[in-house]
Amino acid sequence: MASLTFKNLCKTYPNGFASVKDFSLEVADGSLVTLYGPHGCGKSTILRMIGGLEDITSGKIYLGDDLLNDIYPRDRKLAMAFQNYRLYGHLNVYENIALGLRLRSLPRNVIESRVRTAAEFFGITDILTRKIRTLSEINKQCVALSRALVCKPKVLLIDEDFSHQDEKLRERMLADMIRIHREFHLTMLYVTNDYNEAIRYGNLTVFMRSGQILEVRENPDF
Ligand SMILES: Nc1ncnc2c1ncn2[C@@H]1O[C@H](COP(=O)(O)OP(=O)(O)OP(=O)(O)O)[C@@H](O)[C@H]1O
Repeated sequence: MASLTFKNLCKTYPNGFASVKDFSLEVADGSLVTLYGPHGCGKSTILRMIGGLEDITSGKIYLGDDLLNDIYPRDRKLAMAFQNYRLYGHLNVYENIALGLRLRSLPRNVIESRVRTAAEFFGITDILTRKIRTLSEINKQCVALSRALVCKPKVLLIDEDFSHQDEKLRERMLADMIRIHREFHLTMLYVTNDYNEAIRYGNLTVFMRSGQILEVRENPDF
């Protein structure tokens, strides 16, 4: 089960600033949630706490029945697509996509099959031997998404910074996000500052302001 439950989640930084306040939400397995709100309202902080990149000040996050607070970030069965892709320029596309699988010491044939399946899904099979630094931004984005998916996460987190605000990249990323959701039935969270995107792409949209939930809206047409 890849439902997510947030119970009274709070984040206060050492300088006393509270960026997330009493955030409680139920996200059903297989949802595509858009988190919408103005700059600085705490959206990315929530993604970072789910991913374990940020300590939780108080409150709880559950993935299914598992309390994420107690699980080491690497073992949380989720993938993150964040800013700058975090790809390794000196490695080729195949090696970048395979990296997480190699760290888990999976058999070579399993790694090969997963990398090829992901590459086919994103249409990048013909560039598997190319070095990252020679790729277009769209292809880098595809590599980053492939790398996220090959680990078979239960939850995929996407921050809008991922698309670098470039119109074409963003369109491709949004189209891929929908395809991923349809094909793999993952629970997905997408952070955005764009109202139209938020209501168009989520089956659940969470409106935030100043670290708090203003409204949660379901999209029956999704
Ligand atoms: N280490 C920190 N110490 C103090 N405040 C911080 C720290 N990191 C982030 N903040 C503040 O927390 C608030 C929430 O930041 P966050 O990145 O979650 O907002 P956001 O809604 O994702 O904004 P954006 O749309 O600009 O990415 C911001 O006001 C930010 O300045």
